[in-house]
Amino acid sequence: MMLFLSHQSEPIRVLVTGAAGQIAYTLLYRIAKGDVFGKDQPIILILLDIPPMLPVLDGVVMELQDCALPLLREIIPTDKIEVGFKDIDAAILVGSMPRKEGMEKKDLLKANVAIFKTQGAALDKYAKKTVQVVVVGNPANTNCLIALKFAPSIPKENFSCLTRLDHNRACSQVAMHCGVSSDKVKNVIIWGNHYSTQYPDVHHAIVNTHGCELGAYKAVKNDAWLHGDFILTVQQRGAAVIKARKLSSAMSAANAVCDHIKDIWFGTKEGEFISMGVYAAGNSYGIPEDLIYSFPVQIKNKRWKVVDGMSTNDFSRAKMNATAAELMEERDAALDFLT
Ligand SMILES: NC(=O)c1ccc[n+]([C@@H]2O[C@H](COP(=O)([O-])OP(=O)(O)OC[C@H]3O[C@@H](n4cnc5c(N)ncnc54)[C@H](O)[C@@H]3O)[C@@H](O)[C@H]2O)c1
Ligand SMILES: O=C(O)CC[C@H](O)C(=O)O
Repeated sequence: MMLFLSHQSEPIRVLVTGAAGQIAYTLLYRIAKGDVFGKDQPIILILLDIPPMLPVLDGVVMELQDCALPLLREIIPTDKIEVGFKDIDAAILVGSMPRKEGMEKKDLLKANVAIFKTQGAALDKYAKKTVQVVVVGNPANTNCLIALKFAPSIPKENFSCLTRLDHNRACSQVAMHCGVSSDKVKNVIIWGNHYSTQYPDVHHAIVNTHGCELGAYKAVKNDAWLHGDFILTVQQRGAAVIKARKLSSAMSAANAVCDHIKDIWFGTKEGEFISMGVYAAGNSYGIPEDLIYSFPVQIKNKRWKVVDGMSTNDFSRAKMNATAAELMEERDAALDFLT
């Protein structure tokens, strides 16, 4: 349905899957309001969900209309893949089952991986070849790898998965520990999986305290915490939120999706890097190549580059390898499920 006419630049087509779900509820508003693709970029929002959720999607459409957002040119609710993926510029793949308390990771993999095979094939067939694909649905790294494998005509560099939530969690934990605001912490790294073997690493992070830039270890002054509870807290934060809310994180996840895509669209700040799950081929850290692995990346002109040359000690190497091993296991299990 058409909303407004204007003389700004051409609208871009943005697909959000799982559009009737809880992450999308926050995310769609942020996108439509201009927080992600810019305040001058008109948007056509395509909302894909499964047939039983169409009545809920109607409600989401009504609410988006009622926000009266000038950048939002058209809203297309659909349960049809060929409509959802047609000529899209960005695909934000959220739609999948979230883990509930007591549910094993393997159950989630089995439930969700087939969705990403279908959607990879749909990207290949219907999307623009320049489409940027961001996978949020869990297990995000492996789902992203599967989507990439089933979309051979789209460059592998156009695929990424969300580890920005973990990155933001790490920044925030360090900031709270140092008594500074979270924007004073930069260059933390999440290595590997979005799941609990991920390695939040602050060996190269910088904290700005009272106008003075210090390495995180110097600023925190508590190596035992940085090697222990800090890592555990970030690794297990998703599970802690599920335990407390009885629902998977949504507000913080949507916020992280916005940060992630905004950095793809507009680039990372000079001298800073962020974490995202990307195809590991050609990495300089000895991580097996056929994985979507979270690295420190810098982005320019919508192209990410893994930041090379970060020194890694034995402590870090062991954790980087452990999370790679988990990802290889997940990949092999996913491929088994699909055959
Ligand atoms: N990577 C991250 O940092 C991160 C953080 C939080 C949550 N997540 C994951 O995001 C996913 C969504 O979470 P949520 O809380 O929004 O879940 P939700 O259950 O509230 O919403 C999921 C939506 O996806 C829809 N869906 C299911 N199959 C679909 C398909 N084939 N096509 C389109 N839509 C489909 C469902 O009908 C539902 O509306 C989960 O897998 C969750 O674990 C990832
Ligand atoms: O299922 C989980 O444990 C993680 C849920 C979500 O991805 C998060 O990080 O909040």
